[in-house]
Amino acid sequence: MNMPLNAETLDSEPLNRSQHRQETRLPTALELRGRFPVSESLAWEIAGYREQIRRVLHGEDNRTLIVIGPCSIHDEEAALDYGRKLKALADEVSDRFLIVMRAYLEKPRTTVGWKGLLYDPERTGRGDLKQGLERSRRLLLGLSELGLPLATEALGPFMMDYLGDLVSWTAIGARTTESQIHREMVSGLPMPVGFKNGTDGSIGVAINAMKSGAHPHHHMGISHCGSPAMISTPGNPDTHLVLRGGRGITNYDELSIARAVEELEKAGVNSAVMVDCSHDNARKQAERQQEIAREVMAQKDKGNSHIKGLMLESFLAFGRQDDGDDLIYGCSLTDPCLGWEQTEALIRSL
Ligand SMILES: O=C[C@H](O)[C@H](O)COP(=O)(O)O
Ligand SMILES: C=C(OP(=O)(O)O)C(=O)O
Repeated sequence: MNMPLNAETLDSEPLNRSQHRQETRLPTALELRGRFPVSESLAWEIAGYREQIRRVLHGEDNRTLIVIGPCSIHDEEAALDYGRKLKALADEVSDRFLIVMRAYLEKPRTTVGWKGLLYDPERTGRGDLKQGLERSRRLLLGLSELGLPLATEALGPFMMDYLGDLVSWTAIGARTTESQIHREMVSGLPMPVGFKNGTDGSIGVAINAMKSGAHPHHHMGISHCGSPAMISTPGNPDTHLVLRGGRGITNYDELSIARAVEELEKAGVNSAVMVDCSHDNARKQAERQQEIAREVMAQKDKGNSHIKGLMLESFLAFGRQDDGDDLIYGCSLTDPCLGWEQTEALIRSL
């Protein structure tokens, strides 16, 4: 017999859960941008980087776009050190490569784990978005002032309102490419966006994402002043596919790229392809990125004009480490990265 539902018999656990939810006020996007403003000259520089990336993706500039840098940033000093080295290298090879630094502040997790500087800058597990937003914006400004175009993954649907003016290329990760919320966000972003293939290796979700991202949308959001708002977006024509492998299957070989291009063309979307040399393509073995990058560049040199870019995970020190008291300077806390010497040698060899 069913029990009657009343105050005595009703499970109070869900009610307690909602009572335990806490809300902490954060600055609005306008307030944060006002505290850490972009100068007019920097804004023009960033507009110029976005245009250069667009030109590469649309085949008007033959250089190869390389999105490279740490898997995640946990230490601003190490990120700036890395940025200075990358800037010097980028200038040296700028006739062949358009180098954009990965400045990843939000990490999507398969289950749970540290979610990045923006969410938990002190890595206590308690989170501090106020400090995370401030430190993230200050860092992006510092890196931009080095003269580097920046890339990030847009994960939280409102984060780009706070940081997007400093970003020249954005990724939608494998775990969120299928999300309507992210596709709506892309539709209003002012920079080129790469959609990763799904974690299972499927390309169809990224193609659907490109179609949706190119479309105008109306969606729920927060105005720059912090009020709930209906956001209307025009559609983003500058999206492309990023091949990152999936579930133990790689997709950077000639046949996989040819199949991907065929599907892109059949769907009538941009056939530009970037290969992520890390993640499932490298089976999380950082050193494998070197042979993958060489192999993909060889395909490009042989005439595959759809290959427009590479993504590489690289930091000052090779590999990765677990968080703790005795951290190695410039070594990733998330996925393993190439070290600086390997990175420099690799880019020169390409
Ligand atoms: O790029 C980083 C990771 O691959 C991604 O954030 C997932 O990490 P996880 O599987 O360790 O949670
Ligand atoms: C999380 C990342 O990639 P993916 O979405 O391909 O796993 C990343 O590039 O840091």
